[in-house]
Amino acid sequence: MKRKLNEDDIPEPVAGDEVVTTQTPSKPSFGSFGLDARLLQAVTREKFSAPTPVQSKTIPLALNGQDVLARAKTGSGKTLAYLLPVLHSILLRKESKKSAKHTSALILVPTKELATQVTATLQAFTSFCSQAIRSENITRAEDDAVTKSRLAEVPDVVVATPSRAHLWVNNQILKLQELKHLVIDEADLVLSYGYEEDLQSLASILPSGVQTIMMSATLRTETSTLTSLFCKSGEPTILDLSAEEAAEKPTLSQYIVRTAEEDKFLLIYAIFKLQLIKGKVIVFVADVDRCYRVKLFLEQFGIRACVLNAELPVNSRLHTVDQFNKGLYDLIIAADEAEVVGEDTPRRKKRKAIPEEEEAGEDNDARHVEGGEEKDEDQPESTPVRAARGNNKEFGVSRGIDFRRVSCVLNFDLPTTAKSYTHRVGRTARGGQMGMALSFYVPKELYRKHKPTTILQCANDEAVLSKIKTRQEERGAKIEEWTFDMAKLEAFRYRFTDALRSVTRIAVREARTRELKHELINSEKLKRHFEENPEDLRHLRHDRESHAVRQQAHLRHVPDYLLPEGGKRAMKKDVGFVGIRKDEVHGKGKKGGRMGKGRTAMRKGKGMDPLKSLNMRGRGKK
Ligand SMILES: Nc1ncnc2c1ncn2[C@@H]1O[C@H](COP(=O)(O)OP(=O)(O)OP(=O)(O)O)[C@@H](O)[C@H]1O
Repeated sequence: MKRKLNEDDIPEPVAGDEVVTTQTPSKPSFGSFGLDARLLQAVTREKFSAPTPVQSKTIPLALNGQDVLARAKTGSGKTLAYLLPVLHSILLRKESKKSAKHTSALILVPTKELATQVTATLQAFTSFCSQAIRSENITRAEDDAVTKSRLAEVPDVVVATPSRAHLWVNNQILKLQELKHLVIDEADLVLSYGYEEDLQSLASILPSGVQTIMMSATLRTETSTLTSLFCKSGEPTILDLSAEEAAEKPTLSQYIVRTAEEDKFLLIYAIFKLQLIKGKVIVFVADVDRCYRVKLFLEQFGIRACVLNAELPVNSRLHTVDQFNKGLYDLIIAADEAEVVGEDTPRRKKRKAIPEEEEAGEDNDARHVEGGEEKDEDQPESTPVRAARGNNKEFGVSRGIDFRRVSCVLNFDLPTTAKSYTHRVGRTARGGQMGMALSFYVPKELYRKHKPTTILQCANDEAVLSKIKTRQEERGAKIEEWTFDMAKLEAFRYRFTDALRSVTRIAVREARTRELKHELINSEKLKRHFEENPEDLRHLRHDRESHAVRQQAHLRHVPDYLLPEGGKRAMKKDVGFVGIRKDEVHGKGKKGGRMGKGRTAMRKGKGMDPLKSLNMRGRGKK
């Protein structure tokens, strides 16, 4: 076995391991792997002309039966890197012997969203061999009797979270005696979600000789735990794609803005109302309340958004992501606190409050909360831990979800770890497309200066940011300051203050309750009705206005007298144009054509300038 270790945090090779060089002389093609023709047909239909680096490295090793542990950047095509060899091996076995039906591959993922996505990819790539390979997702929100009957059919591939897999193995409905492949996607998160007990139980019943493939963009110290649990036949081949990735032309531009707490709202208002960023945007916020605060604030300016958070029913969440990917919405406000907090697990309950210095910015799995459960009258209004409690632990939007053609990830609230940042910004610039990440951070001296908008999470923004910068530099990426002349926005301040004042705590609570109620009804409807009438799904929207605050018609309109001389055009130029230059990023220069053709360019899967392409459908038109 060969291996190359580039990063100091990956375990040292043990004697007997060979080293795989991750530098390839020539680029392989999908055809060169010797994959089953039916799989190649699906690859051709998807118009994937060449394998990505992680696919080029993983597929041959996995076809060779080796255990593989791969770390490659977000959006680099890891799903296919493990699916294609696993599917090929199943097809090969089926051809050679007509044995009894059995489940031969188990794919473990941390969230229901990811399970749905992986299953969809599986189905797309087995569409030319659907008679030969059956797959089932057992994380669906359905009656146990339905899952049981689906498992009774003995699918070849089962997609599950560890807890669901464990449950059905325990019930002796899911039988893994003949398992040949185990895949753990987002492997580090699967561990940090507190699934260890499930994983240990699963590991103990796996037959010998199971091939294990583990993937993540941020595998670090978890590798040894996972390896000792699942790679019983010896050390896996560890693939680290960092060298190739650093040498690639960057597709993600990263910017930060230093801002006061309340000015985040002024900035986001300007960004959307003046269309400083165009295209589809995901705004990440600290917690569920914050989702509704930002939504209600933007709504007053006629800017509509969907929300995604752990308390919404899974059917609605999946539907929102699906519609967003189909281009029905341009703006999602997401809270991904479950990514790092999740439910209280036994392991977490044992955790003590962590000293600030120790926790800030580290890739720990618990979110920093000043003083833990401290109760203080002057306390900022919500803490992520409280907000997440009782939420669905199998939720996550920043991990693995293939949001399509996202122009920009806007970290309205900076995440609390460098790892979380990596995954959040990884929702853009996927599959070779261009993207931008813009992050607001609150410096110490501006923290807790505006009570209505303050949140605990920002206490350590600077420390976290410094960690984020280090991690990004390690990957050869750079984060630049976004030079934004706040003075130019002063004319807007009174309107934004007015709007912000209307978003009271009661309004937020009301909007949250109302949305939850609405989405629960939606979810039930979705479950019962839409299975039979899939067409009707198109009419169900998730970006309704919540009407939890008094609507002020005048706020929706930006009068010209508020704009600097030259109107919006000047605003974009003078105030805060994010400098993604076509010639640099797209390598096209003027010959590349007008970016106004963004939709077409994107449909063709080409790079795009988030600031210049796409119209602002559904977003704050005057
Ligand atoms: N060879 C390829 N050529 C072009 N596009 C590809 C190729 N392989 C995968 N893709 C596309 O790239 C996108 C990202 O793929 P995928 O979701 O597998 O990434 P990932 O590495 O698992 O990301 P994450 O770390 O965020 O989970 C998908 O839309 C997928 O269809």
